[in-house]
Amino acid sequence: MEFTKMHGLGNDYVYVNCFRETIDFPSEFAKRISDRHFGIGSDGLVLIGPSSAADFKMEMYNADGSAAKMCGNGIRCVGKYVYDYGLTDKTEITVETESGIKPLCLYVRNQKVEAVCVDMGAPRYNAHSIPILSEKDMIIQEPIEISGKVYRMTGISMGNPHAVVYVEDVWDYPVKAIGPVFEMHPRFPERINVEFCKVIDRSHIEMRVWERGTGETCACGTGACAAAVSSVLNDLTDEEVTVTLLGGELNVRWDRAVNRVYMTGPAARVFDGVL
Ligand SMILES: N[C@H](CCC[C@H](N)C(=O)O)C(=O)O
Repeated sequence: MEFTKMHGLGNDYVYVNCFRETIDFPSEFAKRISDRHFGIGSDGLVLIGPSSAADFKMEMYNADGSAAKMCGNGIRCVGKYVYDYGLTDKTEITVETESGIKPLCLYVRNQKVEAVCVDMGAPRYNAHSIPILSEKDMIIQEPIEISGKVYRMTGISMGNPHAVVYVEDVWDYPVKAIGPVFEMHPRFPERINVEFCKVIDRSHIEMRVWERGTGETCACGTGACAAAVSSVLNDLTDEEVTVTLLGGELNVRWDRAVNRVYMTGPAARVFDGVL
């Protein structure tokens, strides 16, 4: 079976062209190939296949085999794959996902896609995160008790669930200790992706992420979008921000006039392989 290893800012997945391959048990397969010692090594698995409603279809599975409804870094790499490997010559395509059809704009240089802008659609936020204005020196957010300490979070869905938490120092934060407790908290029956963010100014956020089903990753596209939407809702940033993650930078713009979030960033191919 042929596969391609790709990443978006270090958020790496194994990509399989399901126009040519068949994966009978994708959840088990995702767990096996994601193992960084006994498998290929990745944050999960992305299947690219035909769609009756869009140009292509994307399915995504976390490293623990759980299915995710959307993957921002992954869908940019899908755009790169289908163009670079000749499945399309269009630079405006649509990709069907479990959280709806996403339009992509492919930025090409020397016949290869270097970056992609994804229309991620409308953000959704739970009742606890009704749009609220920050009061002076105070952000009103939903309290949640984690390991005996009360945190405040803003819950945002980008087709997959995210909890956005603001911290003093992102790079020094105990993400691997706090992340899994958030992920498994009874408040989140489907588990949660959690972003630990620091707002630098009204157009710049720093962020690390603990991903549901995978753990800390170098980047999370849907997480960056959730952090941007949360920061606008909490009146901490303007509608367009640069999000700095471990693996690099994404541009996120929430166009509230049309209520759509646009994410732009790179997509990279590492190697082709055969299992
Ligand atoms: N890394 C992905 C998100 C995966 C989300 C997955 N962990 C889940 O929702 O279960 C991204 O770039 O958006």
